[in-house]
Amino acid sequence: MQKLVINGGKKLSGEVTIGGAKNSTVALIPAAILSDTPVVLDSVPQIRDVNNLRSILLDMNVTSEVKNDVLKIDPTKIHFAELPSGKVSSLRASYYFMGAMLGRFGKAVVGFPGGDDIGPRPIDQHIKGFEALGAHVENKQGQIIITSPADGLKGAKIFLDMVSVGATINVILAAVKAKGTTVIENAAKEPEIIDLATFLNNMGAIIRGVGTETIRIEGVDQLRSNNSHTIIPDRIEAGTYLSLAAANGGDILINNIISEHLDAFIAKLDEMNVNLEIGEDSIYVKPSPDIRAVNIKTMPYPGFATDLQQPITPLLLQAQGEAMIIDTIYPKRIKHISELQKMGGDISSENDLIFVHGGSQLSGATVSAEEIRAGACLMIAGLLAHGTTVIENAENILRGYDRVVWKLHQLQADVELVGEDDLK
Ligand SMILES: CC(=O)N[C@H]1[C@@H](OP(=O)(O)OP(=O)(O)OC[C@H]2O[C@@H](n3ccc(=O)[nH]c3=O)[C@H](O)[C@@H]2O)O[C@H](CO)[C@@H](O)[C@@H]1O
Ligand SMILES: C=C(OP(=O)(O)O)C(=O)O
Repeated sequence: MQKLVINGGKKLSGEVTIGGAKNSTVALIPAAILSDTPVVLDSVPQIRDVNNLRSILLDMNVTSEVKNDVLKIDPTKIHFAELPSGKVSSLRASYYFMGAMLGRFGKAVVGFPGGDDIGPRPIDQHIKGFEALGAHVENKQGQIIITSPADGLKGAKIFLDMVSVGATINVILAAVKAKGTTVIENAAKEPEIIDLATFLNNMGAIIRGVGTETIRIEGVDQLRSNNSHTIIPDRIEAGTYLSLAAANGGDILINNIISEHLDAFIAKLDEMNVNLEIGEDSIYVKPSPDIRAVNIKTMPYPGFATDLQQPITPLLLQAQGEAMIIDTIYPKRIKHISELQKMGGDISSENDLIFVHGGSQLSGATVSAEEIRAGACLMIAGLLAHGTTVIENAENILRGYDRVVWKLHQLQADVELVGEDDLK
């Protein structure tokens, strides 16, 4: 187990640069197998999810090499492989191999995906989408076996029952080489979906309407990559550092931000009285002595992101007044609460509502990062707390936070990663 040891309570200052978006990258890597030529991605974050996806690619004889933040993927010698549980269960996004393999081979055998334990995460809408395109889907003891008809997948109209990032992306991946037109209604609008469509369109795909609730895809026979694709900045990593900077009260400049992707989050920071100077692609967080509590309701994009409700919590613990949080996407995303209580945080939950009472002084404790954003929340809390905080299961933070220890050192934080990496 890896542990993040934090000696907190220090004023931080300096600059931090945000990496490429985890949730784009983990879709772009599976999407690369749809290409008939090698693919180059840049601004790739150094995170565990990328390592795990590269290892899954190797099972299909798809080689990849990484240098700094450039990842080259060569799918030209790809062969079909079943992807049973194991590696696949190490992350959520392995489910994108369902759509991508279906597009490439007309067949996919993929174990049930893993990812963060944030309450039930069904994939019925993904399956409904594959079936609408004509595929046969079978669940054999946790293995999802998906087969195209002999004459291939055919475009169809799919109305998603709920707005789902994963289902929208998986249907795009399966439909991009299907025959005819696919229309996804009630599609998710996240910037990472636009990033994926940009990548595929640059390789010859015809995907229109991304960023709106109706996406149209005209199937094509071939995808070929001609240029490298630069991944958009991670808006969740940016929100995490914004929350840290505002709560810590130092002088912190955060670079490589598309602030429009954070509109709902920044609106809440404004409401809280956080002092921000928003530049073209950076945000400077100035000391903000008078933070007020606000209520938060998470919603699909462009609403307040569920992935930021835990990272903003330590800031709410510093505010004056009481805040209420409703996570409409993942109401059971509360694994941070018991741990914050160990640190003296006045926070509780009842009937899927989270209550945060501001003004408590946090103190260091041994806590556990049960999932990525709970871990990010505890990391910020540890940096604010007096004394030493030990965050166990820090691997969950490393799943999605690019070179986090190095970045915190850039801000003069006293943090250290200890222990063996034994989580796959
Ligand atoms: C790798 C990735 O991009 N992960 C993100 C993605 O996860 P993920 O794509 O798994 O999340 P979805 O957008 O699909 O989930 C939204 C809601 O729909 C429900 N649902 C989803 C699919 C389905 O077939 N059936 C169903 O009921 C989910 O349980 C959830 O309540 O979006 C989430 C919501 O913004 C983020 O927290 C995750 O960081
Ligand atoms: C829930 C998340 O990730 P995943 O979907 O990969 O589990 C997240 O990034 O907050």
